[in-house]
Amino acid sequence: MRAAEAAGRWRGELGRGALAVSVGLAGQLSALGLLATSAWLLTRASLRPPILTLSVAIAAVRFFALARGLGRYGERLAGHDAALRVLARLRVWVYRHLEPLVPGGLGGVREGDVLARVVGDVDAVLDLLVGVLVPSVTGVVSATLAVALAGFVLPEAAPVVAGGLVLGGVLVSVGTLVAGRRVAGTLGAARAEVTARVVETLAGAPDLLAFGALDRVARSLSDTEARNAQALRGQALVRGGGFAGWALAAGGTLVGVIALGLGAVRSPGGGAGLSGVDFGVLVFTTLAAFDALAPLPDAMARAGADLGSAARLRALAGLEPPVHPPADPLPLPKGPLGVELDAVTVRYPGRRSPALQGVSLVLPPGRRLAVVGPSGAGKSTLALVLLRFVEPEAGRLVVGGIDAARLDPEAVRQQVAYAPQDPHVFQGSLAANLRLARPEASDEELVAVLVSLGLGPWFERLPTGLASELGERGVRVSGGERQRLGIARALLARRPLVVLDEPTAHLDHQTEEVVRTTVLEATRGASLVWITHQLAGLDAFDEVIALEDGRRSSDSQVQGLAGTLRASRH
Ligand SMILES: Nc1ncnc2c1ncn2[C@@H]1O[C@H](COP(=O)(O)OP(=O)(O)OP(=O)(O)O)[C@@H](O)[C@H]1O
Repeated sequence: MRAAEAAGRWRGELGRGALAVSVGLAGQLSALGLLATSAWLLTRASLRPPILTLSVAIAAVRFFALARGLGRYGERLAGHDAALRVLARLRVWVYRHLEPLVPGGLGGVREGDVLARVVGDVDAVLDLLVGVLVPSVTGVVSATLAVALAGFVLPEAAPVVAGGLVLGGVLVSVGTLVAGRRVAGTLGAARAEVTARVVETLAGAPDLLAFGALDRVARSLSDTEARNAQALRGQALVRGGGFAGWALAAGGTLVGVIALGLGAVRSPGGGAGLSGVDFGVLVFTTLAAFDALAPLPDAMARAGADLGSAARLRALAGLEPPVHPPADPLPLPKGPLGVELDAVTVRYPGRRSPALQGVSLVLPPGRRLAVVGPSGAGKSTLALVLLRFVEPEAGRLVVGGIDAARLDPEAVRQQVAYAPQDPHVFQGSLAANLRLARPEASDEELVAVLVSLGLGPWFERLPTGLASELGERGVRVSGGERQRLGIARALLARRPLVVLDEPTAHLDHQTEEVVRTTVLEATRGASLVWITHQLAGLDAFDEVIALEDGRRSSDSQVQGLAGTLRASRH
């Protein structure tokens, strides 16, 4: 049933793949026909017969030459068309598997490694289709036909050609596949390591430069690169070995066939005698058979690496997302949403102590809550629980009176406007960056929210206002500006629960006050969770809770903790 469903979903691609194989086969058979008819034509022409007796063969040579070219071109066209469609779907498939992992840190896979998988491994799977599967099918079919043709010309030659093909085509291919698989593991790991290190080095270049550590990192990068080069040499050896095996088998078989053929030609008269023309056809047919299988050893050496890539992609898809949607989610109730944490404990994978331990809190609709606590106390983890980015190990999150485990996590997220500690500025215009939160927001609304967050003077200085490009190739944005762009998105989203993680960490006192007042005003009617280290202005909130070592401090301790935080600030 599942196979039938999959076949239905991939019908277009399967059809194109079948077309590629058929056209490729037509090309290969034309190549075989071309060699056989050329051989016949050459040997026959050497006997100087009347030209008219050659005209059909001349036309056939022209036809096969044209058909071979067209067949090969068609195979590439249809094969790549099918493969590029598969590629696009495969990248989306990989991305869909990555998406739920992101908040939990990609399941421990490094960013550069993920990049290598999304780009390199997906391309390798494409090679498996275009460079391995199609030539293997067309090669095996046309080589079999070549054997049949050789057997038709001289029956004793058929087992020799078949044996040579099995040796040079099949056994050598199996050998290169096995050896290729072995080096593929090292190669894939080395390549992923190089990409991961380059990504990390580029991201951390300012720190590395500042501490004069760039040389050391560059040296270790070149060690990694050396391991990569060694693995590449291993792969080249396998490919070269495969080609040598094929060439030896082809040469040996050709010598055997020539010897057999010469013996048959020399035999005196009778039905068993081979004419010179047949002998030529036999030799060229043998060449054609090996020509058809020529791409196989190299393709199989690559297949080893390609299968490794496919396995890495499967492993990525097999990573468990931190939060699973329920099989039959309940709908979220309409109207204002209350949120509750009931003795929630969260432990990150590989961590012994929990990041949150038995934390309870009640957030009725419209409540303004400030969460304070020292670094590492679990404040950001609390925000991730509210966003359904992490699953509590014990306890539960209740949204609108329903256990969140019974709700679609995406539906819960739709209710939350979130500004992380370090919001990302995407490559694109300022307007596009803000409209991520609400695509239909008008230009006036975008400008108003920027001004309300104290970004008016910054906006005035931009070269082309809302159309100004931000990100790597555009206007550079400072830490405080980026943070306020994140808050602007959260305000524009107009959702019933607003969660802001350290919204004023990069801001001076005066701007901090402007931002706090704006947020409190703009989110009136919504519930607000304001996570902070800073204690100024907390009296504007309905409730202040403190976290320490993942636990919620008792209300009497909150005052004490406030004193500690205040002292640590001065
Ligand atoms: N993805 C993660 N994997 C493993 N441990 C994590 C992860 N994220 C956070 N932690 C750990 O969980 C604990 C709580 O982290 P959290 O980010 O929630 O603290 P915080 O109070 O927000 O700190 P800060 O004020 O410095 O941002 C810390 O010990 C942290 O190292």
